[in-house]
Amino acid sequence: MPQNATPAGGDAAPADTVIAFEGAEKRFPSKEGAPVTALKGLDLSVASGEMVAIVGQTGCGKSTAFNLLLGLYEPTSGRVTVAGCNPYAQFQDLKGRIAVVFQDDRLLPWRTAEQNVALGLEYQGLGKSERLEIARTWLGRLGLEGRESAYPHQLSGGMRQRVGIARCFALNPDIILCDESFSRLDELTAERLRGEFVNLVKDEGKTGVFITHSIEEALSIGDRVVVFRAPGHVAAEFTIPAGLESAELGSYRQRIREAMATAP
Ligand SMILES: Nc1ncnc2c1ncn2[C@@H]1O[C@H](COP(=O)(O)OP(=O)(O)OP(=O)(O)O)[C@@H](O)[C@H]1O
Repeated sequence: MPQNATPAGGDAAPADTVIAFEGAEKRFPSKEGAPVTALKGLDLSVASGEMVAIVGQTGCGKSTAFNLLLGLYEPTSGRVTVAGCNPYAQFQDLKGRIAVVFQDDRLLPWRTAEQNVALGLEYQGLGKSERLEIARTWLGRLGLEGRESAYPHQLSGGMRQRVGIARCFALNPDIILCDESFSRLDELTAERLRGEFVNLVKDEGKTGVFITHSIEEALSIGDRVVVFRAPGHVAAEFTIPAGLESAELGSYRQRIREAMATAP
């Protein structure tokens, strides 16, 4: 168990907590003098198997929170833990346990679809035949059977994002982080892919955090929708029951909109 597995304040987090921000604050130096406060008193925990959508207006701190989870920054104060580890100090311990689906597909153009999916497995030390078999299985699950040998430029944007998702699941991570993953796709493709993605996350028992500007996307993806407001803190949270009628969905939509808009 890593040294920082027990949260600050001495209270043990619930046993199934996978991600925790505890009083997390992040300030950036600025040329103008006063530092920019991107996160202030951020408290948020995500349980194992949960899919949390974080929504908020531009500049409210979503990307900063995301980057803290990826261990790209250290919080200025407070604490961030992922699977019991400090993602900044224990970056190596989390290798292979977190996978990210970015806004752009980030595929290597000189590699075929299956070679792109197999890349992370190569870094994990798997043999060629095993990694290609896993890559083909995941491409098949993402509806890309027959496209294994295609290069990224031969695929549509939706297909490329499917390859990116296959690459993510092929690593068999515990945690999947998504940053505006479907925002560059047309509405219908994005809608279809969102549904498939959520089913995969659930079927595979992963824990997910999905960052988005879109209330609709947050509602269709999250078991829980967390509304951020600047400077980066949780303004409101909504647990979204499955199978809501459209009138009930409309009520959640309105409440989320109000929470995003209200002045701090
Ligand atoms: N590296 C940095 N240096 C200085 N200021 C930063 C840095 N990164 C973020 N900020 C500032 O922190 C605040 C939060 O930014 P952040 O990018 O986290 O918001 P966001 O909610 O992700 O915005 P968007 O939705 O537009 O991507 C903003 O005021 C931003 O200008």
